[in-house]
Amino acid sequence: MRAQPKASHFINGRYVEDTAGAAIDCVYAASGEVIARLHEATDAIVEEALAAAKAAQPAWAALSGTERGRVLRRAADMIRAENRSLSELETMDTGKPLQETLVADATSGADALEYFGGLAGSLTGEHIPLPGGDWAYTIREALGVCVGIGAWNYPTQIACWKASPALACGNSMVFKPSETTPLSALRIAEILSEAGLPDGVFNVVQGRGAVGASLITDARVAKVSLTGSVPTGRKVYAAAAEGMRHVTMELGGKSPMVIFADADLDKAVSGAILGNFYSSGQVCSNGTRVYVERSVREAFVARLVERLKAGVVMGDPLDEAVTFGPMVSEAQMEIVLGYISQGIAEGAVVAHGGKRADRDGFFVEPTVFTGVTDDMTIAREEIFGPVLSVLDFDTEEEAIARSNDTVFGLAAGVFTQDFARAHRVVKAFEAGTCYINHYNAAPVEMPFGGSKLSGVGRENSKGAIENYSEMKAVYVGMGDVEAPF
Ligand SMILES: NC(=O)c1ccc[n+]([C@@H]2O[C@H](COP(=O)([O-])OP(=O)(O)OC[C@H]3O[C@@H](n4cnc5c(N)ncnc54)[C@H](O)[C@@H]3O)[C@@H](O)[C@H]2O)c1
Ligand SMILES: CCCCC=O
Repeated sequence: MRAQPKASHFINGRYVEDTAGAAIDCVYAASGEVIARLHEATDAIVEEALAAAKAAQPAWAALSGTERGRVLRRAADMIRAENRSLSELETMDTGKPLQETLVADATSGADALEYFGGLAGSLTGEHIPLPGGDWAYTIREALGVCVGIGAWNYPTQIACWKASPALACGNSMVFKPSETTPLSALRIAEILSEAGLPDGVFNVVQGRGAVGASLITDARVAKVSLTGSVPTGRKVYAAAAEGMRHVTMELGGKSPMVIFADADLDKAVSGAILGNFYSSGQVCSNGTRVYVERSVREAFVARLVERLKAGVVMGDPLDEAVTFGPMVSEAQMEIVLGYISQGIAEGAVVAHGGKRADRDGFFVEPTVFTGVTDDMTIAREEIFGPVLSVLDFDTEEEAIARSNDTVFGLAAGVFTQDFARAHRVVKAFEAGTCYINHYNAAPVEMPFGGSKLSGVGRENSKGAIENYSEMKAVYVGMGDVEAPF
């Protein structure tokens, strides 16, 4: 199987190569086979990308929002028309089942381009009347050159969630995908170009952390948007602060899901499956600490295990019948297996799964732990794999306090048929993205992002516009200028 792109980078409307950069091998996670070899950006490539983005931005910002939006919406249509081949590429890049990528990756990217393309024409400032006939107005302005840095779990979606609001506001972007999944952002850049995006407005460079770091501190860069882990977020935020750059930080989590005894148990089990085993558990907002009211805990676990036994089909993720794929890489598989061993060593009980699957590729069985306590490592640290921990609780107050007892604050969910309780509980959650009787839906119309260590700023929704533009305020004096002397 080969998925070799035309070249490693896409700059100024064309593919660019520099084989002097260290090699990046792209591995098909279901087999371990190398399917493409790319090269890290050298200093010359980074310079070319930043120079292109800087040169292209003023003319792009000078177009009307409607003109910019038209390009984004055209790209959205092209992505939808090409959904199958983009989904296959995403599956090869990440190992996620085609059954998932067909509905959750390129389509989510297209939604973002369509949504922000639609908003672009309505981005305006405001008129502010003031005493004595004076007035003020505001002008919404682009920030300039934005840097986007992506994680490996949703490479197409992340590229589009960052590019769409940035470009709608008149910024340009240099995007660095994760070195683990370098392929799909290149095709997104190519599609944007074919849709009429001026050369240099969206550029893709490959590389590991050092390439990302070299982009952030360049004087031409006005904003950095990272999707990644908390440790990386700390470094990127600190580096951006040195130049007082704007940031969006979409980071990790250890989110709670609270299931009350009055919940529709089948819905709650579905929520727990979506929030733990979709994308083989490699989703930032996963609700991996599942607090179940003691009286329904056994019934919940029994139904969950039954559904896993009946529904998990492991195999080649390019086969549409497969529902559960491998970890993205051997390294991620080892991290997840390490956490499973630690859970067992600390006294948690494996109710399902608990080991590497007996097949080629980086597959870990979907794993359910019971007997988990809040102090165990598997209940405190982000695992980023298919490992669900069941914890008991007795009262609403206790469930809320234990849910919030974490440094993270990305997401949280509650399952109950008592809506007064549902709204009370989500109000008390210390998390940026909350769910009632659902989990992990991320429609573009809704803000997405985290509190506490899980992030800064929000992606998607009208709110993202605030994160990719700034207001210039203009005071207009209409009368005399009174001065003290
Ligand atoms: N909140 C969200 O929306 C969201 C979405 C997806 C993933 N994530 C998080 O991402 C993590 C998994 O992804 P990952 O393993 O790719 O994360 P990571 O932090 O290892 O890497 C993220 C990106 O940062 C780059 N990077 C690393 N060091 C850097 C540095 N010093 N300067 C600049 N860039 C640097 C990497 O090359 C990569 O492109 C998880 O913690 C997950 O929760 C968050
Ligand atoms: C539910 C959308 C998830 C994106 C982060 O991993």
